[in-house]
This record gives sequence, C-alpha cells and structure tokens, in this order.
Amino acid sequence: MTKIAVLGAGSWGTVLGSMLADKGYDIVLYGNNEKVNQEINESHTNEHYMKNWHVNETATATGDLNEALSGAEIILFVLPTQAIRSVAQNVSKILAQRKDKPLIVTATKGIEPGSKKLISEILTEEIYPNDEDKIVAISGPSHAESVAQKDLTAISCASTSMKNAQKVQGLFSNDYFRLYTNNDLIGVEVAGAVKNVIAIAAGILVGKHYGDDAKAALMTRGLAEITRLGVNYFGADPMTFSGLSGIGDLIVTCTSVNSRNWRCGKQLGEGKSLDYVLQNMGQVVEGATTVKAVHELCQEKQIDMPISEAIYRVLYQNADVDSEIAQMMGRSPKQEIRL
Ligand SMILES: NC(=O)C1=CN([C@@H]2O[C@H](COP(=O)(O)OP(=O)(O)OC[C@H]3O[C@@H](n4cnc5c(N)ncnc54)[C@H](OP(=O)(O)O)[C@@H]3O)[C@@H](O)[C@H]2O)C=CC1
Ligand SMILES: O=C(CO)COP(=O)(O)O
Repeated sequence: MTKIAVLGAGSWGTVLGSMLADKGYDIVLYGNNEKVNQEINESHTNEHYMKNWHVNETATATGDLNEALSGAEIILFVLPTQAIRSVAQNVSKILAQRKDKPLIVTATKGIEPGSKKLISEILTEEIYPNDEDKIVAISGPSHAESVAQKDLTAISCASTSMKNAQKVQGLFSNDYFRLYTNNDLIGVEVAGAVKNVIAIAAGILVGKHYGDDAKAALMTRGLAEITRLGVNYFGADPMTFSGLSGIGDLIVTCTSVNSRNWRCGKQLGEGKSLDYVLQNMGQVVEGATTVKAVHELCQEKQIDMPISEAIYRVLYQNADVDSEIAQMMGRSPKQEIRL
C-alpha cells in the first residue's frame, strides 16, 4: 500500500489525508501540536480545525518527522507558507539518508516574503536542487469544509513533468474530487497565492456594505493584476489564469464564508484591527503574508497591482480603507486589456 506523509495537521491537511485514507493509502499526518496528534489518533477528530467531523480511522498523526517520512513514497506539504522552508530543510536532511526520491506534492498557497519565491521554488531549492520535475502543486477552488462533506470539487494538478502530474492526478482523484493536469506549475502557484490578497479586498468591500457590482469589478480587475504579475515577472502562461487555479479559485475565495482571507477582509472592513483578526482566526490567513511578497515585487519590478498595493497599505501602513477606495476609483483612465 502506498504510504503518503501529509505534513500539516490543520484543516486542509487533515481533510486531504482522510480523503486519501478513504482510497486505501497508508496516511501519516505530521503535526507540531501534540494534543491535536493525540486527538486524531485516539478519537479520530480534529475539533479545532474541523468541527464535528470524523477523520478516517486508518490515518494516524505524529510529531516525529522521521516516523512520518519513513517509507513514504509521496510527501504532501500542507503547511502555512511561513513554515515551508524550515520543514523542507528538515525533510531534506532525512531524505539525504535514503536512496529513493519520493515525489513532493504541495497544497500550500503562498509566496515567501523576502525571497519572493513560490512554494515549488522553495521545495526545489531545499529538497531537490535542479530537479523541479519532482514537485507537483495541487491548487484550485477547494475548501476543506466542502471536501469534508464530499462536495463536488475540481482543481488543477501542475508540474513541469506531465508524468508526475498524471501520477498525482491518479492518486488523488475520486468520484467527488477531480483533478486536471497543467504543465504551468508557476502560473498555477501564482494564481493560488495572489487570489488570497484579492479575497481580503473582497471581504473588505462586504464589510463596507458595497454590493455585487463592486464585487464583480474587484474580482475581474484582481484577476487582471494577478495575470500581470504571473506573466510579466514569473513567465506564466496567461491561459492558466482562466483555469481552475485562476478564475476558479478567485471566485470561491472571494465569495465563500469558508474563506479565512475573505473573513479577515470583512472584519477589517467592519473596523477591526489586523492583529485582532489574525489572533482570533485560529487558522492561517495566507493573503496577509503573501501581500508582503507582492508588495516587494511591485516595488522592485514596477509591476502595476493597485488592489494588492492598497491591501498592503491597509494591512501594514495604517492606510484608511475609504481613502484607498477613493484613490483607486480616481486613478488616471486606463485601457482594459493590457499586460
Ligand atoms: N483550508 C483550506 O480549505 C485550504 C487550504 N489551502 C492551503 O493549505 C495551506 C494550509 O492551510 P490550512 O490547513 O487551511 O491551515 P490551518 O491554519 O488550518 O492549519 C495549519 C497547520 O499547520 C501547522 N503548522 C504550522 N507551522 C508548522 C510547523 N512548523 N510544523 C508543523 N506544523 C505546522 C499548524 O499547527 P498548529 O496547530 O501548531 O498551529 C496547523 O496544524 C495554506 O497554504 C492554505 O492556503 C489550500 C486549499 C484549501
Ligand atoms: O485556497 C482556498 C480555497 O481554494 C482557501 O482559502 P482561504 O485560505 O481563504 O480559506
């Protein structure tokens, strides 16, 4: 039986791990919270991250990375962006003692501030230098809460190696979870990461009582600036942004109450402080981290991303939301389709 090590025992890691255990794989979750690991092993629940939900009883959890990786053919990273590099370094040390090279899958959506690197770039750098083909990213419109209920879900599965993308497609697919392969790894990751920033903006508009036109305008212009960053800086294929990891994920994250990024934005729009919102969310809000990397890129490479830059100023420079909205609506006239 194929063993899959799932690194991250939060909402998405637990649901993906349980879904894969339902298919008969040997699943070991790696989590850094001993209480959560114990709860998964003993009562097969993870109440903090997935309320009133049952984890497949064959899935186990451990705080020992060696134990999680032992014999694993697939290593699935489902950690917050901020934890990826340090855990990847530990994974690399453990794999150095092995002859085989397990396939690495990432479900994390983010860009690392400072390095401005995507998750696949960090994993390649830390684990398989010069072998990007061993990395596969899964990304698209998918909330843990929906997949836990076996709601119909379709996402992208991207790698520079079509063979490895197809392998992961086969491993993860079931009758309610469908994956489409994509060879634009970079584009899929940029789209998945930056939509979280736009989702914060979508939440802010709701918190400020703006309506449907505002939401539609934000999502469309948000996609335009995500595409601009992806194509101009990362060299992504523009078509990727019309796909599941692009417009698909943008729609779900900007409209669903399950989105932590959207909920964060809504509370900011209602006047709460970022510190208060993040402390009370109890789960990761990736857009709040990724917007720092996006801001660095905009400054360095002169990329025009007015929505993301406004979100950066609201989150980290104390900017007033109403003034930012007024400023955005008053920008000089622009042509719609431009990269
Ligand atoms: N939730 C979802 O529906 C989806 C999430 N994603 C992406 O998946 C990634 C993970 O999100 P999600 O599961 O929701 O996040 P959660 O906030 O629900 O869980 C994060 C988990 O990571 C753990 N963790 C943090 N740092 C470390 C570390 N250094 N070592 C080991 N474990 C660590 C946390 O542990 P602790 O309890 O100790 O904090 C927690 O268990 C994000 O990039 C997100 O964007 C993608 C699609 C859907
Ligand atoms: O990526 C996601 C949905 O596809 C999860 O979004 P949130 O992190 O905003 O909950």
